[in-house]
Amino acid sequence: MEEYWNILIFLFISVATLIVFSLRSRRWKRLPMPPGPSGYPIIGNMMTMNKLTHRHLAHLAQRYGGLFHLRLGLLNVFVVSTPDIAQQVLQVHDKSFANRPVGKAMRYLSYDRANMAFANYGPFWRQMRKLCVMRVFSRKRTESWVSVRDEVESTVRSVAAEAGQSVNIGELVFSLTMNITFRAAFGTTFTSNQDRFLSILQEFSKLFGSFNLGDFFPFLGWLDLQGMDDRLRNARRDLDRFIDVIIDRHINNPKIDSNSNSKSDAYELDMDMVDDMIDFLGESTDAGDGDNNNNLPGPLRLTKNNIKAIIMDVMFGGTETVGSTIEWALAELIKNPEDMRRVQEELVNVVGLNRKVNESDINKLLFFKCCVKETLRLHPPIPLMLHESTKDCEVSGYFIPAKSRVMINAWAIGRDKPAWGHDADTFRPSRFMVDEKASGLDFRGGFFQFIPFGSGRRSCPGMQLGLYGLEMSLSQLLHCFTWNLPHPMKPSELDMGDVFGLTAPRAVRLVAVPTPRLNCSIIS
Ligand code: HEM
Repeated sequence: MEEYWNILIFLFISVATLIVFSLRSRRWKRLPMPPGPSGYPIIGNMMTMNKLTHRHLAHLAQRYGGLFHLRLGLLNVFVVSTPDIAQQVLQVHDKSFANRPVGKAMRYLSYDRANMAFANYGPFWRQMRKLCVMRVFSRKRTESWVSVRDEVESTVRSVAAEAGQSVNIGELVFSLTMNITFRAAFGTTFTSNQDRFLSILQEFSKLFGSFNLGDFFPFLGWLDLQGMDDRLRNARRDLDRFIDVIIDRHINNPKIDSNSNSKSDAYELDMDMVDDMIDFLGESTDAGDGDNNNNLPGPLRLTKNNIKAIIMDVMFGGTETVGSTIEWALAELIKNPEDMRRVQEELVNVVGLNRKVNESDINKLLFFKCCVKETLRLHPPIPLMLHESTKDCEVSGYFIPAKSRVMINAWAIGRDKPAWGHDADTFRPSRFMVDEKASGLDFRGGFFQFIPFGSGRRSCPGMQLGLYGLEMSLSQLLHCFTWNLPHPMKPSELDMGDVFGLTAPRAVRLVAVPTPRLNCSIIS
């Protein structure tokens, strides 16, 4: 009986696929599709799906070029691996590639795209982005920046307490960045519930990465062959239970100065991201932009679902990205003792050994800044940026149909030999000081060989906050301690492999032994 059903499903998929492709192919005759590895009938390249990491895609690009094509079921996937094609997609045709592809899990867990990261490009997304850039992630919102400074201080104290012993840097910095984002989002009152929230995030992360047949054969979307529906419902219910309480407490205890009935400076200091967003709570065009709710008549009004979904953007966008960069930077510097010596010497010259690093020191730490750039070039925390074409489009003489998935391989682009030279795979921070091609590059996305924060409309809105957390944490860890590998490991033996998921952290956590190096007390 089961066999009978399998055959029936297979026949159904085959016929539907052939119909869809024969209808589409009429339009495709005008321009060629980019080259790519050949696949099987109907399923295309789905058999190699578990291999589609940034590394394997970079390898395929060497054979098929800077723009190549894969087919996963009914889904067309285009992979961009060179700076010039990235410029075509993110600048020349940016509007045509400004959507995000969203599978079943992402759609459901984001309350039907009620967030910014998955919203389709349009008025709803524009207003959300404005709100986040101007207020929620803004430089003016003091609590986020205070939370960075406080949490870095407390991490330095805990490292000092373990001086001379092996410290798991991966775990240390993940909990540092988690604390920073958690506190910036919810304020100080809720910190005791962090473990519960962490397990909710972990389940979300697993569901985002899980395979769902309906994402590749949309007409099979109603089938729940993998039994995903229950897990999705439970995960979102857990998040609702957790954040609804926090939002309600914020609504019932607004941070208003009771004397003046308005927000005083002191109260502003204490404002967290939820406080910022509840100002916009109201009867609204419900939550998500879905696929069609994209014509907002008036100013932005948010629902609780929008607030929850944006908080998840912050948690996913701002925690592992910053944490993995700190860990990679320390690993690269430990592996390259000459660069470590130079960056620590600069810290001595600019800051001195009698105090810790201040915010105002950072811009004077020129070589340190090159180390940050070089780390983000070699290890972009989001190695594959996912976009979706909004309409049929031509790129470099090839046809890209509407609703195609476009992956921009920032990892491959950061190691592109024509752009970075023969030592593109080598950690050499000084290239950002001395090399003609690299010395003027910044993070803003105008140089397509260097796009760790993306470029154009969908580029990272949390860049300032992310860089602040990254630079403050890394500079303090480098200034306050010397770092050695546990005996008898040599720097040359350090494993530099990564794993692929939503981000690309180290495959093996970095473990190192700190020794305090300041003349003053670190504990103060
Ligand atoms: C080292 C730190 C970070 C890096 C390298 C980074 C990188 C990126 C990249 C590459 C993208 C996608 C760009 C594209 O698809 O074209 C992105 C999007 C995004 N990032 Fe970041 N990010 C960082 C920190 C943060 C922080 C701290 C936040 C929040 C406070 C954040 C929030 C977001 C959001 C919401 C989006 C989606 C924007 C949209 O779709 O319109 N990121 N980030």
